[in-house]
Order: sequence, then structure tokens, then C-alpha cells
Amino acid sequence: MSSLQDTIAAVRQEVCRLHAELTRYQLVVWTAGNVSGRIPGHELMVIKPSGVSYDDLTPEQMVVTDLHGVPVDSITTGTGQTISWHNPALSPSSDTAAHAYVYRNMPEVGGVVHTHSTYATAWAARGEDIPCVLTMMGDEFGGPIPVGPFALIGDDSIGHGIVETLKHSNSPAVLMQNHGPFTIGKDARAAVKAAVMCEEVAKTVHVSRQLGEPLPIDEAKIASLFDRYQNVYGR
Ligand SMILES: O=C(CO)[C@@H](O)[C@H](O)COP(=O)(O)O
Repeated sequence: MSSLQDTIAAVRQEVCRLHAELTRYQLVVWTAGNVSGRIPGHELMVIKPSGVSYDDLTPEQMVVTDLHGVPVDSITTGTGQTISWHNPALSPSSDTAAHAYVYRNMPEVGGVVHTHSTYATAWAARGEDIPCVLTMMGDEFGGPIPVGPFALIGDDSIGHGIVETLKHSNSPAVLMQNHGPFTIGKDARAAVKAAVMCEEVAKTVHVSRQLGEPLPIDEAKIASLFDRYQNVYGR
């Protein structure tokens, strides 16, 4: 087996496994959320099939597509060698074009996640950024979690909204207006972590607002928190 086939098998395994984290942290209901991962070094990504229950997902069902979201089952290398793999007879997620747009336009991104987690989606429905009023937010998001534009599902308009919003932000999460959170990371696991943290802070800031006005954290302290967490924490 070529190293590309090994890499595809490993990313399929990881992307499949990470969907169990979406249910473990109660970020999704039914089939309403998806994880994808880039195949490093190739114009390829792996994403879950559309409409399959999380409990039934297997690594072999993860769909390999190009970075326009079109399923592909082989590539021809620069040396003329054809490398092929098996794709399932399943459509890729309805959010594939959005994920693919992010990979095309943010080369540093290796994983994308979408959920409809309750509190983050409630903020998205109101079209309001989540203000940075928690040290956990300074750590993970480096500022507020921004709202992206309303966009219809199916083409790359969601992807365009994600990229245009996140390129002006430290945040790995964007709340697409009236829709829900999309998160990015250096790999699929990091994007899942951002989705978990996004829901947690959306809930806490909402609860805090019920009690009064949360206290802001000044910009310099947010920058310091972000720098420590991104460059020192866990090393
Ligand atoms: O956002 C949406 C629809 O609002 C999607 O996330 C789907 O609900 C999940 O679809 P598949 O990944 O199963 O196509």
C-alpha cells in the first residue's frame, strides 16, 4: 500500500472516531453536524457521508473528495503513477462545499467541524458575537467569537463567510448567522476541541448575562492569555 493510501486510511479512522466526540459532548442531534480532515500534502479531504447516524459511521464510509468537494477515488502523481482507493456509494455531507472552501483558502487549516450545539447556535440566531469575558475565551479564542454572514446551505457561500470572518480574528470558531458554529484547527481533533470549547463558553456567557452584565477583560490581558495558551500551555 502506498503512503497516500495509508494516510487516507488514518485520516478516515480519525475523522470517523471524532464524530463520537460530537455526541459525547452533546453538540449534535440526529445527523446535524460534521467533521472533516485534510489529507496533508494533497488536494484532498475526508468528510462524513450525508445523513448517516453517528452510531452507524465506519471509517470506510468517510468520503474522500477533492478541495471542491467532488468525490474522487484516485489521483495520478507527477511521475504518472495512479494511486486509487475505494469510496463508499454515499454522498458527502451537505456542508462539504463549505469545508472544501476553507481548505482551499486557509492552507494552515487541517480540520473543520460544524455543529448545531444549543448555546452557540442560540447566539448565532441572535447574530451577536460572544464577548471575551472569560479567561477560557482568551486562551482558546483570543477575543470574541465572531458572527459570520447568513448564507444558504449547499454551495460554497458558507465557506466564503467562514473565511472572510476568521481571517480578521484569532478565533477558531465562527457563528454563522441563523445557522450555527463552524470551527477550524490545525487538524480535525483541534477543530473538534474548538467546537467543544465554543459551546462551553456560549453557555457560560449566556448564564452570566442572566445574572447581570459580564465584566470585560482588557485587550492586553486577552493577548497575554492567548499567547500563553497557544505557545506554553501543555508543552
Ligand atoms: O447544517 C446542516 C443543515 O442545516 C447540516 O449540518 C446537516 O444537518 C448535516 O448534514 P449532513 O452532514 O448529514 O449532510
